[in-house]
This record gives sequence, C-alpha cells and structure tokens, in this order.
Amino acid sequence: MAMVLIAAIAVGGLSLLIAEVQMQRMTGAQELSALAGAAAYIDNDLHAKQQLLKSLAEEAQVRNLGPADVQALLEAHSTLRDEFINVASYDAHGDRIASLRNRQDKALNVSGRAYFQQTLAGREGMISEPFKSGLSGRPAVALTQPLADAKGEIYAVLVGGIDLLRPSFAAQIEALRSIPQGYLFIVSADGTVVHHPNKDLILTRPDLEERPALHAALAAPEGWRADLVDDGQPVFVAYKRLRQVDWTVGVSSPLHEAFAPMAAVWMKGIAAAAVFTALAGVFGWGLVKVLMEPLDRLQKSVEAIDSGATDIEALDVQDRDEFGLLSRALYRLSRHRQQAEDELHRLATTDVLTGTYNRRMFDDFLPAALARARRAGEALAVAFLDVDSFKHINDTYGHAVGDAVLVEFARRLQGAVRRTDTVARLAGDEFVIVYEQLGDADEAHQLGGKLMAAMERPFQAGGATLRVTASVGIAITRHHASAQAVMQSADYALYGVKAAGRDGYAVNVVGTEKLACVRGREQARVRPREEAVRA
Ligand SMILES: Nc1nc2c(ncn2[C@@H]2O[C@H](COP(=O)(O)OP(=O)(O)OP(=O)(O)O)[C@@H](O)[C@H]2O)c(=O)[nH]1
Repeated sequence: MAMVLIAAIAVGGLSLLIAEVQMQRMTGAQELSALAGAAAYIDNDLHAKQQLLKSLAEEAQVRNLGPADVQALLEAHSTLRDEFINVASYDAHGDRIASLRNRQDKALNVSGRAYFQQTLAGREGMISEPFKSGLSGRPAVALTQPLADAKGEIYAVLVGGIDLLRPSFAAQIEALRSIPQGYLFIVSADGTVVHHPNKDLILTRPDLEERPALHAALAAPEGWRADLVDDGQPVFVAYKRLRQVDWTVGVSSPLHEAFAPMAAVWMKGIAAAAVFTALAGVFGWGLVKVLMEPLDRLQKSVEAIDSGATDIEALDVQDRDEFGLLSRALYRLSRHRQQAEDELHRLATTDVLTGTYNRRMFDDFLPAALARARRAGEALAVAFLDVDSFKHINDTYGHAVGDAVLVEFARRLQGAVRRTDTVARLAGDEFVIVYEQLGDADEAHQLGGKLMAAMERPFQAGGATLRVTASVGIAITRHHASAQAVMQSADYALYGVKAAGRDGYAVNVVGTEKLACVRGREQARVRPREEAVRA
C-alpha cells in the first residue's frame, strides 16, 4: 500500500504539475485575450470620442462657422453630454469662448496646458496625459480637436473632458473584468495611475517597487505574470497596452481565484489518488493473501511436524508452484535428516558385530521394561548369558572365528526368543535377554531349556565346526525390583551355572538369593552366591 501510495503521489503529482503549468498558460492566454477586449473597448471609446470632436470640427469648417458660432454648435450636439463631462472651446490665446456646461464658472485659461499647445502646434487632435481638472479638481483627461476656418486657419481648440472618477467611466471599465475578484487598473507610460480601485493613487506615480502589478504592466506591451505578490497575497497579473493612447490596462486578481479550476483539479486528483491507493492496496493485500496461502499451509505443516502431530509425509505435496517445490525440497531434506538420525540412533543402540542391541540400549531398556511389567502386573525375566570358554575358541581358532561364533551365537539367541523379547550384547561374550509378559517361574525354566536347545547344533564358523555351549543365569521378578537388583540376581545365577560346570542354566527369583534350579553338564546343587563365587 505504501508503494502504491508513493507511486500514485509521484505520478499524480507530476501529472497535476504538468497540467497546472499548461493550465496557467491557458488561463494567462485567456485573461490576456479578455484584457485585449477591454483594451479594444477603451481604444474604441476614446477613438469614437475623438471622432465625435473631429466631426464637429469638420462641420464647423464646412459651414464656415466662426468663434461666435461654436457655442451653438456644441449645444446642437446632445451626444456630447453623454460622452464627455464637458466640452469647451478655447481661442488661440487659451481663453474659453464656448462651454457646454458650467458656463457661469470663472473662465479658465488653458494656454499653459500641454495638450492645448501641442494641438495648436500639431494642428490635430490628441489625448492628453491625465491631469487634475482646474474646474472640478478631479482627475481627468482631455481630448482635443483644432477648429479651423474655411482657409484652414485655426481659430479655436475644442476640448472634451473625461472625468476619470466619473462613475460611468469607471463602471464601464470595471465591467470589462473577466475575474470577479481582483481589480482593473490603467497606468500611463510614465507610471501615472489613470484608473485604480484605490482612488488616492489616481494621478500619482507610486513607487513601482511597492506596486509590482503596475511595475509588471509597464515592463512589456502585453503579457501575464503568476509569480507576483501584491498587497501581501500572490496575484495573477495580465496587462495590455492601448493603441489610441500610451496607456496600459491591466488586471490583478488573487492567484487562487485566477486558478480556481486548477485547485478543483488538484482536489479531484488527490481524491482519485486516495481512492486508487485504497483500491490498489485492498486488491494487493488480497492478492498477497491468496499468493501466500500455500506458504501459510507450509508453515502449519512444519509446526505440526515439529509438535509431533504429523510426520514429514505432510510436506510431500503435489502442488506445482514454488511453494510446492519448496515443500518437497523440505520433505527430501527432512527425510535425509531423519534417515541420518535413524542411522545414528541405530549405531548408538546396536552392537556393530552381532546386530543386537548394545549395552547402552539395554541400560535404558531394562528399567522401562520393569516399569511396564509392574504396571501390567506381569513377571519379567532377564537371562544373563556367557559363551563357555570363549577365550579358548579365540586362542585356538583366531579372533575372526571368535567373531563369527559371536555372530552365530547372537543369531541363535534371536531365534530362540519371541519377537517381544529383547536380546542385547553387553560386552565380549556376554549377552542378556529381557523376557516380558511372563507368567511364572516355571516359564523361566522353559526359556532356559530353549536356549540350551538352540546351542546344541555345532557352530559353522570360519570353516571350522565347533561345539559351542553357553552358561545362562535367569533372574525372574514379579515385584518391585530395580534393574540393578535384577542384574545382580541374574549374575548370581550365572555364576551358579559356571560353578556347576558350565553349559547349563539356573533360575533365580529376585530377592531370594537362591537358585530355583540349575541344569548343567553336571547337575549342581543349589548354592548361595558366596559359595558359587568361591567355586
Ligand atoms: N573374537 C572376539 N573375542 C572377544 C571379543 N570381546 C571379548 N573377546 C574375548 O572373549 C574372551 C572372554 O573370555 P572370558 O569370558 O573372560 O572367559 P571364557 O574363556 O569365556 O571363560 P568362561 O567365561 O569362564 O567360560 C576374552 O579372551 C576376550 O578377549 C570380541 O568382540 N571378539
């Protein structure tokens, strides 16, 4: 989910940034074209006003009117009142000779005004720099037109005034704004403010460093900027220079308003990225769950094997995917390991020469067998066997034949007992047999007989035919006897047989220290252990 989130943010963010740059360009171009419309409107308005004055001048010249007729001429054209705050006419000395409004006001001499002088000198109409009206004291601009007689002599100058604060002028300009927030401004080439929502700025030349919008507007004929801060907030500024007059009209709007659609796109983009991330995350999580399910099974199998609830066969699955391969590889590994452990166990518990259990195994086995017998209330017997005169066999026929005799001896022992009985070689030519689930002492007597019978056939060992006999001491117990007591008892019986001349068996009930019976080559008496040892 984290990776999807990072990818979504990276891709979405980059796309949105690219879109934002494109959208800024589009918005800039749009604002500029809207502003071009506003500029054209102002241009046309000024041009129309100039044309109106020009047509008046032409009419006066055609009708060969003189200075005395100008007042009547002005009053005959009612549209002048709509277009200008006032239209007046001044003779060549700058004295007023006619005025549409305020005729009672004190006469103003305009000979010192630049627009008056330039109109006379240039012999054509012009638009003045903004100035403070001498009559109203309000910011204004003047449109001029020379009046000439039939000979072409200029006898007066027509001056139409536009009050820059006049609501109709401001309202007309404000109506041209395409963005509701923000403001529209007009600045002349020398930095004089012609129109601005802050009326105090009109006719002033503010410090351009403090007015980045005005500064930007004066820098080029047209363009837009989105990197300016005006009045403490980021703004979007578009500007366009007029054709009729050396003014620049501009618009400054808060950046977030200008790019409001972009903010909506950002919000939608972020929402889409969040939804996408959530969906992709849930899908990815589900997918991982499905993909990891075999691994889950594998883990459960391993835990079940570890706890002993099942064996390693649980890993031998048929799945063809990677987890199936891994499971089967684990199965093979476990099987090899189990085989190695089994082999180690076998080596640790088996006598290498004869294949019977060894002493270590017997030492563990006998106490467990005694406990089992006790629980079952059954008798248990241990036969302690020793090959008679084995040293002589070794010495006569050699060690290899001695080994072969031991192997055959063990084989015959195995053949003379039940599957539930246990044969072990303690050391050298000494063996033991643990008989479980016995009935009574008589049964022990039968066991001894069976062992004797097993040894009757001559041994074939290393090419030699040998007569091998064994002495067997059998200890039987039904009560709570320790392994040590049982072994001592069996040992006691064995010595009894040895003392009686070997090749026989004796049965001793554990704890009685008396041989129940002795069968040997020579029938022996029942003797206590001390006597037997001495013998
Ligand atoms: N071939 C062979 N001989 C062994 C092995 N282990 C012990 N022996 C020999 O077996 C003989 C055991 O002899 P003893 O039990 O002491 O005496 P014995 O000759 O059997 O005499 P009795 O027990 O009194 O009948 C010794 O000579 C050992 O060296 C073995 O693994 N292989």
